[in-house]
Amino acid sequence: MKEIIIATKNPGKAKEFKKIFDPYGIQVKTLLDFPNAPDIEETGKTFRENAILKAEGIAKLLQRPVIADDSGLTIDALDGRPGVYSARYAGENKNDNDNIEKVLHEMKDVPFEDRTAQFRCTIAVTIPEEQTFTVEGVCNGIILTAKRGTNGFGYDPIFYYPDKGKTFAELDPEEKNTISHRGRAIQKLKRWFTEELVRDGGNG
Ligand SMILES: O=c1nc[nH]c2c1ncn2[C@H]1C[C@H](O)[C@@H](COP(=O)(O)OP(=O)(O)OP(=O)(O)O)O1
Ligand SMILES: [Mg+2]
Repeated sequence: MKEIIIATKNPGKAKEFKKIFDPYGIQVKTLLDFPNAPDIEETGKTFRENAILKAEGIAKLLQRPVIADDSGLTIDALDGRPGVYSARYAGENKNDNDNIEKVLHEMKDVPFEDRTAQFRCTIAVTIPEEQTFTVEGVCNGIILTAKRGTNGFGYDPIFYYPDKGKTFAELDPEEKNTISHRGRAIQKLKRWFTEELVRDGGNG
C-alpha cells in the first residue's frame, strides 16, 4: 500500500485527509503518528508560505514526500481576519471554541448581508531533493451568529454554506469533503497522487 505523510498535528484535518485518500489505496500518516516530530513555527504571512514551511521542514527530517496543509478563515467584515492566525486567534493556549467566541463577539453588530467569509486552504507538496509545489482551494460561506452542528472541527459550527442550507458542522464528513476548501485543493492534487506518487515516492 502506498503511504503519504501529512505534516499536521490537527486531528480534524487528519481525519479528512484519511477519508479522501482511502479509496485510492493510499494510507495517510500524520505527525500524530510521529510524537517526536518538532513543531514547525508558522512565521509566514500567507497560507502558502506556512504550508511550504511545514512541508519542507518535515520532508527534510523524514527524507520522504510530505504534504502540508495551511488553512483558515478569512472574514470580509474583519478585513480578512483571522486569516493565517486562525488557529491562534484567541491566543496561543486557547481552543477552537475560544476562537469561535472571539469571532462571534467581534461580529456581533455585523448584519447578515455583510457576514460573508471564505475558508481557504493551501496544500504544499515537497519531494525531497526535487521540488515543492502548492495548490489552493477556497469555499465561500456566511458567518452565523451562533454555533450550529457538532461534526467537523475548528470554525465549522459557525460557517454556513448557503447551497446546502447547513453549517459545515451539520454536513456529513463526505459531503464536507466534496465542497470544502481542503477537498477542492486535494482535487487539484489528484493527478499527482494517482500517477506520480505511485511512480516514484510512495514507499509502498
Ligand atoms: O475545514 C475546516 N473547518 C473548520 N476550521 C478549519 C478548517 N480548516 C481550517 N480551519 C481552521 C482551524 C484552525 O483554527 C485553522 C488552521 O490552522 P493551521 O495552522 O492550518 O492548522 P493547525 O495549527 O490546526 O494544525 P497543523 O498546523 O499542525 O496542520 O483554521
Ligand atoms: Mg498550525
